Amino acid sequence: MKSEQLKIPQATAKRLPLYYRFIESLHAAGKQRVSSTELSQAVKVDSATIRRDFSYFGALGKKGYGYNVQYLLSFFRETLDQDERTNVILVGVGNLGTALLQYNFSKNNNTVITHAFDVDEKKIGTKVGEVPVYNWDKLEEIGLQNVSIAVLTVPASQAQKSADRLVKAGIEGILNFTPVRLSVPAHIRVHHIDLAVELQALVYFLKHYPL
Ligand SMILES: NC(=O)c1ccc[n+]([C@@H]2O[C@H](COP(=O)([O-])OP(=O)(O)OC[C@H]3O[C@@H](n4cnc5c(N)ncnc54)[C@H](O)[C@@H]3O)[C@@H](O)[C@H]2O)c1
Repeated sequence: MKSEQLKIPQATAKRLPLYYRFIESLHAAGKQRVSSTELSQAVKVDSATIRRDFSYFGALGKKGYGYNVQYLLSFFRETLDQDERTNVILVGVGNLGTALLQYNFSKNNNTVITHAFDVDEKKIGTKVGEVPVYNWDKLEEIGLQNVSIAVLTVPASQAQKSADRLVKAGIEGILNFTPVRLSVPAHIRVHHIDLAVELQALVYFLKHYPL
């Protein structure tokens, strides 16, 4: 994502893929313009936030007209590097890893899982969907050309040492599905997806902030 270069707030950067997905569907449906209210209802972000987010990229919308869908689409595609393919690896082809490999990410964007790794002899050498499973012990031998992101779906007990090895191999970003809070050098970005925490948060919000 080029948002670092644009110096936009991280919260805005995180919403960009959400906007992009919706704008892409509008474009596919032949829609030519969209208002911030329509956008707001679709992506469930209030329209003032949308206008502020968009203002970081310059005046993209016109009062009473809304936003030009084609313009937004090319703008987001470029900002999110959608014209460039991003190669990703996945480590740990168990229940969760298999489900992620079977989900076709590239249908919606240009992110492709090219390699999967595991230690289980029964899985090494097989394919899940289109993705070949390699021997994790051979990571360095196989090498990671043009790969900067890893999805981590190993058991918790293996998480930290797997992350250490990924960092040594040159990975810059880890999408961590394990419950472990990873320690990594400052230049490595970790995004943590903890379903238990998300569920707990939802329970809390339902109780304390009823809609
Ligand atoms: N299954 C879920 O719904 C779920 C949901 C949220 C989070 N998680 C977390 O995701 C992780 C994986 O969960 P799961 O249910 O898929 O587990 P799993 O036991 O089914 O799969 C783990 C896989 O990792 C492999 N593995 C073990 N050590 C490895 C290593 N050092 N290097 C590479 N591969 C290795 C195993 O052979 C296995 O294939 C866990 O940390 C779990 O807490 C799972």
